[in-house]
Amino acid sequence: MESFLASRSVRSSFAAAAAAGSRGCSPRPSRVAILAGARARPLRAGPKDDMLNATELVQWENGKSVNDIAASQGIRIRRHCRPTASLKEIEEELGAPLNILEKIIWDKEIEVAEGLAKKPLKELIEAAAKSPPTRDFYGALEAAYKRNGVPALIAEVKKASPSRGVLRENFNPVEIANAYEKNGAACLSILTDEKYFQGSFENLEKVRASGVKCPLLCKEFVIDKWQIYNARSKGADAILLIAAVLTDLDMKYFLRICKELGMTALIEVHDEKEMDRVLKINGVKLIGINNRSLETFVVDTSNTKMLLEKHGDSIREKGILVVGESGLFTPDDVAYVQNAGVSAVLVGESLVKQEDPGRAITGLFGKELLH
Ligand SMILES: O=P(O)(O)OC[C@@H](O)[C@@H](O)c1c[nH]c2ccccc12
Repeated sequence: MESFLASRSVRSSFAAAAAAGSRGCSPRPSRVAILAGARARPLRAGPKDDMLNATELVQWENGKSVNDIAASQGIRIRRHCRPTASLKEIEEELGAPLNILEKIIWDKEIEVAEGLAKKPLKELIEAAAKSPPTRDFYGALEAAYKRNGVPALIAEVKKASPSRGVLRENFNPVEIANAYEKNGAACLSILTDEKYFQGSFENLEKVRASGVKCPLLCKEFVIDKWQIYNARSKGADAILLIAAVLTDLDMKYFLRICKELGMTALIEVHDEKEMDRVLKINGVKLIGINNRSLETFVVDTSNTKMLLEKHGDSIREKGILVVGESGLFTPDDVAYVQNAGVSAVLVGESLVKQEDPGRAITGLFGKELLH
């Protein structure tokens, strides 16, 4: 990994992120916020000026807080950037979280800071370098679509969700993953968020170690590069990046890290504004259209159709593969999103809720999928 750290592209991506004021929260963003007169103000005295880091200095110079930068791109989810403050203190500043996604992200900021304190980035970079090479997530989807003539399946190992509660009481991630693979899933998605989805990185590791050959997507709420290295070190081949949460610069930066690690990024969009932003970013190969709003939980499969009617041409021109996500239960649902233009589907609930999640695949597609 030394060569990775030393490589010019990585060093320059770190520099680029700092220079452009990336939203990766600095340790003391509240200091910047007060300087910029922004929404988030400090709870306690900040460091001396000469201790400000590069990101903070640029933000100070630009007069913008991390939330101002995000809002200027149409992002509604705010960061509190204060991992050591109590929820009460955070809410005194920002009010209650506006929706469930914002709540998840506020918790994630604290979780990532705690993770970083336990396992420094350098350690994870080294661990990621030592893990077995990645499997080709994009290639597996492309090949399965060609082979079967129906959208390739990313089958999700999902115990629970904030909108649906517990989906499966007797939850054995390795058994489910094996059943999915045996029944023709092209790739697997492993939820790792513990608090809201009852997932874990342990599940990801266990599935990877179980002999499953499918490429694995780490289904996380990524807000920091630390999480990407963590995912890779635990065997992930792909990672989810959610456009509703990440600024353009964050997405570009994280895409670059994925490329260096040989990982595929699945970039998730839900509305037109997000689709517009993502289509302007170079190097995007895989876009997921989520039929479920992570802010309201409303599921509407016509969302996929509407977005592809408007943007299908430019997506095809760029050779981007589209994944239809969430709320798919029947062969008609799959045919509907296929006709809209997706080449893959991401399915959790309708498979995991059934007694035999492997056999449920045949029910979902109306036919057997071949490997
Ligand atoms: O269980 P469903 O409705 O088949 O959905 C699966 C998947 O699309 C959903 O879990 C999902 C899509 N995007 C996400 C982002 C975070 C957490 C979960 C998700």
